[in-house]
Amino acid sequence: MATTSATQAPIAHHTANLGSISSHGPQSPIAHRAKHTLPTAHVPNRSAHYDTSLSIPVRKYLQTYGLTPPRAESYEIQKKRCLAQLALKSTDIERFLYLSTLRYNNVHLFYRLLTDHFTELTPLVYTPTVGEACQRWSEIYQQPEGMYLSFEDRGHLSNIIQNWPQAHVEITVVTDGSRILGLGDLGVGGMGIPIGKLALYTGCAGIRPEGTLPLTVDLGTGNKALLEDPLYMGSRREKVTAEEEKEFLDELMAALKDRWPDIVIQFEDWKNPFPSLERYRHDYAMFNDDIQGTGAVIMGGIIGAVKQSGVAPKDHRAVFLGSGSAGVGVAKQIVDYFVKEGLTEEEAKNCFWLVDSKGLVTSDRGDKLADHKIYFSRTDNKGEQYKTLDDVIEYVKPTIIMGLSTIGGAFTPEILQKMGKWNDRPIIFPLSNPSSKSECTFEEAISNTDGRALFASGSPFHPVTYNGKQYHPGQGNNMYVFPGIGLGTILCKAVQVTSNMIYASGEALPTMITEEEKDLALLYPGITRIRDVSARVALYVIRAAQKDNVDRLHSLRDMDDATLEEWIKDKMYDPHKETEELENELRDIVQDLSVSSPRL
Ligand SMILES: NC(=O)C1=CN([C@@H]2O[C@H](COP(=O)(O)OP(=O)(O)OC[C@H]3O[C@@H](n4cnc5c(N)ncnc54)[C@H](O)[C@@H]3O)[C@@H](O)[C@H]2O)C=CC1
Ligand SMILES: CC(=O)C(=O)O
Ligand SMILES: [Mg+2]
Repeated sequence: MATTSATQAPIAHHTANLGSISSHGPQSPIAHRAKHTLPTAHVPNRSAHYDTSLSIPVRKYLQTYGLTPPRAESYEIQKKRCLAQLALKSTDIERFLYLSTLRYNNVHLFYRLLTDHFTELTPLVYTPTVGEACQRWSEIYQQPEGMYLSFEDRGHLSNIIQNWPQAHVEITVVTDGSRILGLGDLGVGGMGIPIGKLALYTGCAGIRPEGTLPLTVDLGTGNKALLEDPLYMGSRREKVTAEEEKEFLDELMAALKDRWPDIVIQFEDWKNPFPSLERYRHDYAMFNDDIQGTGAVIMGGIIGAVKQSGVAPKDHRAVFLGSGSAGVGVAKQIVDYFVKEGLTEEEAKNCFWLVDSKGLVTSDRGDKLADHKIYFSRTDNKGEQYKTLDDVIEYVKPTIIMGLSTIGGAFTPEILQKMGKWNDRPIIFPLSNPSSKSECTFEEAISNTDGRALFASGSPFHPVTYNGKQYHPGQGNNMYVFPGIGLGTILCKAVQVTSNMIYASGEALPTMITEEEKDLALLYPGITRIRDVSARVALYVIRAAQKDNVDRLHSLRDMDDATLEEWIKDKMYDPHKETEELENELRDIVQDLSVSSPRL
C-alpha cells in the first residue's frame, strides 16, 4: 500500500551521504534512504536491487554491477524466463517452491507475475497447492518468511516480536495450524496459510509486501504423526488447553498492538475460533476469516444465486453439510441477507438445516451441542433424528446445498440428481478446500443437473463442456473479500472490524459482476479483475466503518464514492511500478551526481 515506511528524501540528501557507502547495495545507507527500501530487509539476499531489468548506471551506483548478468532486460523477457522455468517443473509442489523462491529473491517480480497471471498462479500460491505445502512443510521448508511464536515463549512475546525487522506492519494473518483447510491439524506446517493469504493481500489488494506479517503460533499439536516425525519443525508438545491458549493469545494480541498500534489482525484456520473472535473483536481491529470472511463471500454469491433461481428468499431451504466455523458463519450471514430482504429473523433462520458428523443438528438429539450450533438447531423435527445427509436431503428437499464439511465427494450423483429434479436452478456450493475435499466437482454438478446448477466451489475448477455447451464455475472463496476487508480497515484506520463492515464486503461483490458474467450465470466477478474487486470491497468496508463510527481518518468521509474508490486504488501497491520507480529514482540521482559508483 501507499503508506510506505521510507520517506522520499531529496537528492541533496543522497549526495551528502555518497561518501559513506561501504557495503553492497542492500545494506547501503543510500539504499536505506531511498524511497524503495528493501521490502524484506531481514532477508539480505531478497532484493529488488538485483533485478535484471535495472540499467547499468543504476547497478554501478548500487554496487550490484557485475553481480547479475550484463544485459539489462525488459520485464517481458523476465516474465518469459519465469514462465519457462515454471513449465519445467513437473509437480505443483515444485511450482509452489519455485514461486516461493522467486518471492524471496525478487519480491516485485513475483507480484508482477502473480497479478499478470492470476488465474494460473493463484492455485499454486493458494488453494489447492498450499494445502499440500502445509502437509509437507517440514520436508520442503527452505527459508524464513514469517514469525513462529511458541507456547514456551509466553511471558516474552513482546520482546520476540521486536525481532521482526520491518518497522511498519499493517496486517498479520495468524494461525495455530489446528485446522488447515480441510486437512486437519498440521501444527507449524500451517504457516503456508498465513504466507499464502498475505501474498493475496499484496496481489489482490495492494498491501505492500513489507507491511505484512505471516504469523504461526505453536501451541502444540494433536497430530501424532507430526509429533513422531523427526523432520517436524514444531515443538513436541500436545495441544495446550483452552485456558492456556486464551492466556497466550491475550499476551500476543497486546504485544502486537503494542509494537504496531494500527495493526489489523486476521485469524485463520483455527479449530475453534469462536472464543477468540468474541474476546478480541471489540478491542482490536481483528476478524476471523473462516467465520466472517467466508460468511460474507458466500452471502455475496448467494445474492446472485437467489435472484437467478427465481425462488423468493422465504421459499429457500438450505441444507448445510458442516456446522463448524465456516458453516455457521455462512448461514448467519445469509440470515442477515434474508432479513434485509424482508424476512423476520425467525423466518430466515428456519430456512436452514445444518448437518454435522452426527446428522441433522436438532435441539433434542441427545448430545450436548457446541455453543455455535445452538442457534440453528432445529426444533421442528418431531422427535425424529436424521443421521445421514441422504436422510436430511429427502426430509428437507432443499433448494440450496452447501458443503463446508471437509468431506470430499459427499454430494453424490444421487443427491445432485435429486437437486436437479426438485429445482429449476439448484444452488450447489461445495466449498471445502482443497480440491480433494470438495463435496463434488463442477463436472459432477453440471452433468447431474442437466447443466442447471448455480455453482460455486471453494477451490478452482476448470470450465466444463456438457452437451456441446461450455459452463463456467464460480469460486466461492474468501479470497474475494478478505483482502478488501483488510485494505479498507487499514486505509480508514478503523479501530474495529464491525459486523456491518463484514456484511458490506459481501454486498460489494455482486456490484462488480458484469452483464456478460450474469448471462453466463456466474455468481462471482472474474478473478482477473480481483484488484478492482478488492478496491470496491474496501470502499464498502470504509463506508460501513464510517456509519459505525469506528474509522479514524475522517477526511475520507467527505469524498464521494467515485473519488474514494480512485483514492483507494491510488494507495494500492502496484508491483509493475516498483522496479521502474526504483530505476527512475536512482537514475535521476546518478545523473545528478554525474558519477557512477566510487568503485569504478
Ligand atoms: N470456500 C471458502 O472460502 C472456505 C472454505 N472452508 C472450508 O470449509 C471446511 C470446514 O471448515 P471449518 O468450518 O472451519 O471447519 P470445522 O472443523 O469448524 O467444521 C467442520 C464441520 O464439518 C463437520 N463434519 C465433519 N465430518 C463430517 C461428516 N462425515 N459428515 C457431516 N459433517 C461432518 C463437522 O462436524 C463440523 O461441523 C474446510 O474444508 C475449509 O477448507 C473454510 C473457510 C472458507
Ligand atoms: C479458504 C479458507 O479460508 C479455508 O479453506 O479455510
Ligand atoms: Mg481458512
